[in-house]
Amino acid sequence: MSKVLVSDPIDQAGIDILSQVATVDVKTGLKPAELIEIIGEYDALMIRSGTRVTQEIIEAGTQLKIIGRAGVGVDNVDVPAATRHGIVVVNSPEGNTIAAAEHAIAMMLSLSRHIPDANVSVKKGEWDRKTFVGAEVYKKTLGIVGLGKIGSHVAAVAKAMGMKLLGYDPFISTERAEQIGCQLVDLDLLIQQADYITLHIPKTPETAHLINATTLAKMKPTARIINCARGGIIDEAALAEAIKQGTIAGAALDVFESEPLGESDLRSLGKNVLLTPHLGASTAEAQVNVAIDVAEQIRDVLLGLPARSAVNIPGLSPDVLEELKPYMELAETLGKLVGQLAGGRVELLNVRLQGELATNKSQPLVVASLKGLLYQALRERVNYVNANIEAKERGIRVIETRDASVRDYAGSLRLEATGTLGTHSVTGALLGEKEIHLTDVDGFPINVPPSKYMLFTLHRDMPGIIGKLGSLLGSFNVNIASMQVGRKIVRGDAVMALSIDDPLPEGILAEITKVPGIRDAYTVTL
Ligand SMILES: NC(=O)c1ccc[n+]([C@@H]2O[C@H](COP(=O)([O-])OP(=O)(O)OC[C@H]3O[C@@H](n4cnc5c(N)ncnc54)[C@H](O)[C@@H]3O)[C@@H](O)[C@H]2O)c1
Ligand SMILES: O=C(O)CC[C@@H](O)C(=O)O
Repeated sequence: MSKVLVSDPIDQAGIDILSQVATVDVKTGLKPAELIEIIGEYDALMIRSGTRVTQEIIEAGTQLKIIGRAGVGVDNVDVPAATRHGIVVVNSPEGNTIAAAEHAIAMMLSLSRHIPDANVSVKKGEWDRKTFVGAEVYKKTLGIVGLGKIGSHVAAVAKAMGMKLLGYDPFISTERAEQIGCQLVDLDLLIQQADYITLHIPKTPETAHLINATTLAKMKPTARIINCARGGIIDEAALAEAIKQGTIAGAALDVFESEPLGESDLRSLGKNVLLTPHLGASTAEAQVNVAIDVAEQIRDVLLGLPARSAVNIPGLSPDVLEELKPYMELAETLGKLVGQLAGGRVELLNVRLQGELATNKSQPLVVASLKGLLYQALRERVNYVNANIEAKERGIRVIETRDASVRDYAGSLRLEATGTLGTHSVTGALLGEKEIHLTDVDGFPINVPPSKYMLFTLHRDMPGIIGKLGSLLGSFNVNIASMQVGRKIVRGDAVMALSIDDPLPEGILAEITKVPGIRDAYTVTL
């Protein structure tokens, strides 16, 4: 019989499901060393946010087949390490949506009406009605950062309370925002105009310290900010200072840069700061939902069936997967590339399956392309199972075409993305069995393997331009690993593809487009 370790408190409904197929041990509060010592005995590990599943734990889990996160965020699991070890990581993308949205609303109202401090005061025997005069949310502007599942529900509730809604989410369409009842604006405008700001985005390198001393300084002195998403999206030291100085009126935080929250200035800021210990998902209903959702997936995987919300392994049959694997990687890489070339909001993705890929069997490549395209927005939360639905929710239309007559390579894939900033296309193929090559960018033929950091320019093919770009990059200490120019006619338009060793420093793209002859420059991370 399989063995499952449950290392955080999980609702009994989940334990009952696991017990149908496995021996279940519930051992909560284990120290990392204790977990490392015992994890080797188990086939599955079920956690909430309390257990940090590091590479060391994964390496010690020599029998592990699946890690189940009873919740949304998998940022406490080293997903790349799990993938490398062939361990499926599953989550519950929707089980606690309502709980988290309601917690954000509760935080906003509690902060406005000083309910927590007023309660403590009455319980101490006081009757102080002056200190706790509050503010109404009716007719106030709520700025929602992130209009995904939780942000959309917050919008619906806030609208019913008579609030005006502004939304910032570079990855959803204007139509989707209209459906939610939000006016889509840029972050700066939202920050300047909102009376309340609520965050519902993942923590990624782009969103780390999105709210910092500079953004806080632009907010209204009466503004209040709520974070029930992830710690580290707000710079906590800058926030504490902004509240002390009266730059903004208050903050309500459920999540922190480091949890449990240690020494912090935020603790001493009185009734204008509310702090809860990561309670967003802590409702009886959400805990039942996520426990059942994840336990069912663990049970299925232990029985050899696919998981429905795997964040790292496609839910495809092993045979098809084996055959398509190198092309799936190609599709994902091209999706990431074309999404970044097209810029923020993509509205249409045209996927053309060419040569031997022009068959029905290649359909998963469309999903893999979408997964790559959505990676910027969703990181490891987009997977082969949810990529289609996530694209639909963002208003991205997908057109799939097949052209068996294209025979430059055995099989090749062309993606064309149209967004609010224009249209871009990329084509790629495999050299040998599995070496990915980019064979065309925006209609210009090239032949380069993709690398982690790349720079593309659209320029006029003329003497000296390569040298000038090389010197400019050199002056910013950017090391070029390889470079290739693609052109259709001599001294016409051309594309340059450069692999660079490190990410491009801030501000350099603008300098590149000042080089005479260079019309556009794009930097991508693959
Ligand atoms: N406090 C809790 O207990 C609790 C409970 C559940 C979820 N969460 C957290 O809440 C957050 C939102 O969860 P969700 O289920 O709504 O996720 P979701 O994927 O449905 O929505 C996230 C949205 O953020 C957008 N986004 C991504 N990067 C962005 C950026 N740089 N700027 C603006 N928008 C960006 C995406 O386009 C997407 O629409 C996650 O961080 C999740 O981990 C916290
Ligand atoms: O497990 C919890 O209580 C928190 C879950 C929440 O942060 C999530 O991302 O789903």
